[in-house]
This record gives sequence, C-alpha cells and structure tokens, in this order.
Amino acid sequence: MSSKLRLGVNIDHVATVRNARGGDNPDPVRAALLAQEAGADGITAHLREDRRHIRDADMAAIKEAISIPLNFEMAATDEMQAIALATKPNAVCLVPERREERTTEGGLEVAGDDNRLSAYIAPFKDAGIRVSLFIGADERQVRAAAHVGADIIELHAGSYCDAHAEGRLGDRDAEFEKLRDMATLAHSLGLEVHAGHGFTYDSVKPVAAVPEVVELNIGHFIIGEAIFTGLVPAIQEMRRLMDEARG
Ligand SMILES: CC(=O)[C@@H](O)[C@H](O)COP(=O)(O)O
Ligand SMILES: NCC(=O)COP(=O)(O)O
Repeated sequence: MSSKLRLGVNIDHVATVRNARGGDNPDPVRAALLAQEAGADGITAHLREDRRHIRDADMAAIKEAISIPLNFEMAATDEMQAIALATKPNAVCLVPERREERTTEGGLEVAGDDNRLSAYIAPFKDAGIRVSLFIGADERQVRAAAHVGADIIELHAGSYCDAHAEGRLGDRDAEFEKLRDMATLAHSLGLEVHAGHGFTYDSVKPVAAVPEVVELNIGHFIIGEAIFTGLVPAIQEMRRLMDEARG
C-alpha cells in the first residue's frame, strides 16, 4: 500500500501576521488561492475560540474561494458546531483548546468523552461532512476514535517534531515509532490517517514515508519559510520532500 500523500496547507499564520497590525493584509484567502495554485491538496484553517488568527469571515471566504477541500479545525463546542455546519467544509477536525496555550499542546481526550463526542459528531455526518479527531499517538485514543464513529484521525506530530528540532534523538525515534504504530493500528480499524503539527523540511520525511498516512497538514513552517522564498516555492519544496519520502 502506498497511496498518494496529500498536503493540506494550513494558512492560520497568514492571519496572525495580518492581525498584528489590523486591516486586511496579508489576506489568508489570497494565501489559500496561491496554495491551491502551488499544488496543495487541501486548505486547513483553525477558527480558535479566541479568534487569535483566523476569523469567522475568513473561514467563509476561504470556503467560497477555493476549489480544493477545506479542513475546518475547531474545538468541540456548540458555537463552533453551528459555524462549521453553516460553512459546510469537506471535513471538520476537532482539536483540544486551552485559552492560554501558545499552540495546540496535546491531542483530544476521546476515550474519556466518548458519549458526548458520539452525539457531537452526528450532525456533521448527517450533513456529509467528514469528521477528523486530532489525537496523540495513544492506543486508547485511537480505539476510542474508531468507537465514536470518526472517519479520520490526525496524529499530533508535535512531540516528534520538537524532539527532532532539539536533537533529542532517542526521544525522536521513540515518538516516531509511536506515530508509525498508531497509524498502522488506526488503518486496521478502518480510520483514515493524517498527521500534523510542527513539521519542517528536516522532520517531514520519516512520517511522510509511513504508508498508512495519507495526508499531512502543515502550516507554521511553510508560512515562515514563505517570508524568505515565497509561498509557492515553500509549498513546492515541502511537496517535493514528501514525494521523495513516499518514493
Ligand atoms: C491543531 C493544529 O495543530 C493547528 O491548528 C495548528 O496548531 C495551527 O494553529 P495554532 O498555531 O493556533 O495552534
Ligand atoms: N493540524 C496541524 C496543522 O494544521 C498545521 O500545524 P503547524 O504546521 O502549523 O504546526
């Protein structure tokens, strides 16, 4: 098995730069369209409860503008459910949120919240919106994701990427093995497997080579690299490395 690996480009941090000054520039919709032109297979955007980057109007405008799938990241709240159902993305990805965190620190606790999550995801499934759960590489959470009826899991790759960046080689290898093993388990349970958070040109290839992983969502590094090389070359280089790893 070695299906094509999709690249979802997360454009949140274009909005972070815009919001630093107010006004309209840089425009996340323009970034989404450019990402599409550059060969992205999907656009990911996270409407945080505190609206620190993407805002409600961005999400609606991105959905309207692009012709590739939109992956709508959100906390599992009633407010976000109503917005996502009105936006009609291809998929929602439920993520944990803590107001004070700098970024998404961990995965969703599915195992301890399975009854609520089963009921929460039902309206999305009725509306034809695929449901992804952003979880840590943890067997309990993978099994619970299958149990609640998720279509997809996105494995939080942050611990692997951090260990890679900090040169903690033992931790990096241990975290990679967890990602690989949980991808295999999830696939065997009928879940589609994605991974994301923290990938760079240096860290992406081992995970891109895992055959059960069919999509990577990558944002912060690509947007940062775009400052130096431009958005299209930054996306194309990530795409090249992913394809090379897939071999
Ligand atoms: C869930 C996730 O990994 C993405 O949303 C990514 O982290 C970008 O958003 P933040 O930087 O706001 O966490
Ligand atoms: N779900 C992960 C994502 O969309 C991008 O994360 P990052 O590359 O911005 O860390």
